[in-house]
Amino acid sequence: EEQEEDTLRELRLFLRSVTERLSRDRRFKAFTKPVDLEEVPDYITVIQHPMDLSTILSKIDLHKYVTAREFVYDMDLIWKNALEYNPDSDPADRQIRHRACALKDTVHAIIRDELDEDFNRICERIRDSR
Ligand SMILES: COC(=O)[C@H](Cc1ccco1)c1ccncc1
Repeated sequence: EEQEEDTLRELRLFLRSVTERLSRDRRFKAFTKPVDLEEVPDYITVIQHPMDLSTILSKIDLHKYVTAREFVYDMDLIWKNALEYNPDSDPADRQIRHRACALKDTVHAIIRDELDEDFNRICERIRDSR
């Protein structure tokens, strides 16, 4: 009903604010757009589920997320993919892995600090009812 749509509208506002904050952070530049599959042709053979911040922003606007948990699942894809595709000891791999770990810690800290537990429980009940 209308109250549910009000709740989901507030969730989208929160998720957009988190995503836009991360997109402005210079450490996360490599995570802002999809990895270019023409520049990196083996990427899609290694990583089955690519994800990036611009795709998450599009999914928010397509009403794909009904809970923060679904949003965090996609955020976790971003940094897990980076750790998996860039495992080597060379400086470029180490740098993107450090940034992937920073993205993981930043996302989880923002959710812990800024997502109200009761609001989250209302979103999870809406998801369960659908
Ligand atoms: C999330 O971004 C990545 O996983 C690419 C993979 C990549 C390899 C070659 C071109 O792009 C990346 C970008 C910047 N620095 C390291 C790796």
